[in-house]
Amino acid sequence: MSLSLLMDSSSSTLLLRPSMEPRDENGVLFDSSNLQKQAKIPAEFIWPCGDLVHTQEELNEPLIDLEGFIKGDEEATAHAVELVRTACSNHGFFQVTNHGVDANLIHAAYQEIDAVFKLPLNKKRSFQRKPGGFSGYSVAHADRFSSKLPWKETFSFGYQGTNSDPAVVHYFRSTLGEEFERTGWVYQNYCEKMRELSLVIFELLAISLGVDRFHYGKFFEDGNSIMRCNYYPPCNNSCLTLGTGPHCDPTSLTILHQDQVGGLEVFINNKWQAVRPRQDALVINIGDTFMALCNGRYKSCLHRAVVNRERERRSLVYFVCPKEDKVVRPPQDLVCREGPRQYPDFTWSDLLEFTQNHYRADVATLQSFFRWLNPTSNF
Ligand SMILES: C=C1C[C@]23C[C@H]1CC[C@H]2[C@]1(C)CCC[C@@](C)(C(=O)O)[C@H]1[C@@H]3C(=O)O
Ligand SMILES: O=C(O)CCC(=O)C(=O)O
Ligand SMILES: [Fe+2]
Repeated sequence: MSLSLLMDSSSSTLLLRPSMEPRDENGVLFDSSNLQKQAKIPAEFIWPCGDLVHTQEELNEPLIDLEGFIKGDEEATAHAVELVRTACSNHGFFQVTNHGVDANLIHAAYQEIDAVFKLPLNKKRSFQRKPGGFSGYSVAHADRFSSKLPWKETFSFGYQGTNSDPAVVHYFRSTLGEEFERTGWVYQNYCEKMRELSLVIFELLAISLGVDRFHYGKFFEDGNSIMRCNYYPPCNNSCLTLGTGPHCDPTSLTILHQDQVGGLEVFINNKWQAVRPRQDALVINIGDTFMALCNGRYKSCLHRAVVNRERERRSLVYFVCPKEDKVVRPPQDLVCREGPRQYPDFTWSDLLEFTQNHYRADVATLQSFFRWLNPTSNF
């Protein structure tokens, strides 16, 4: 196997060799449609046994109806706040319904991105992720890692929030071609809805933490978030590989929609538990950066995505991130009440740089990041 890649499997250190490209044993660039046809998957996709433990259990995360809170109903707000507080103190995962994102928009987002993943490999390679960047197409992250490759294709791009300039539309037009203008508009609208929803969730989080209800909304208002579309092909050896390996999101807040196939699992109480797919719900989880912003009160929890033999799976993931150079630190009143500080100050730009160039996000991203940032500090 002459995969020309890139990750030292003994540690999580990336060995980036940007000029090299992912190839199979015939020297052909990785093409997931070919991989699907093979009886045996290449060794680079095989994960250690410990990561492959199968589960039948379902997570009993709360399903929070946002309608009453959005309308300003006091009783509904108190109920939603309580559910958020309990879920986030324990594991950081919950689902929301009546979230204000139109089901037709979610449907359109899947349809439009299917067309992107179905493009010929050569075309997809023309908008492949550039070394060190996060936007663009990636197949198995094979340009970044040499082992434990994820069984997925991804397409990611940034979203900077409300300005009159539809930057997502420009991104699609300029990277994929004019014929993808409509796809660009669907994702422009999708991201705008995600941004609006993130403000609702930040308000709930703030109330539940007893800080000014607009504190986090203000912190993230000029943020640069990341939209990622995941396509997980069926896999003949699905019990040997993973679609997305075990990790905590290094980002702040994740808003995820998974299709009806299912595959998202969370590690809670020492076991993997499946998050049941619900067409009408969005999965919300706390990321490492928000955990730092609330001084560790709320948890960023280990999760993964499994694949299966029969069915392709898709998920749409919106990662809320602050503006790059903003200092990530918890509000003073929270620290005064519940101190001491659990984490040092940092910027999202440093953590993003760490995860894109030096470290493959996993369960220990934050601790490893602090050591990298300041080797002498004992945080
Ligand atoms: C900042 C990010 C890095 C990853 C994309 C976003 C948020 C989640 C991270 C990721 C999904 C965690 C698992 C490993 C990873 C490499 C992946 O499988 O995609 C991570 C993303 C990445 O570095 O591209
Ligand atoms: O596809 C999924 O369900 C999970 C993906 C995920 O955890 C991620 O992209 O960070
Ligand atoms: Fe994740």
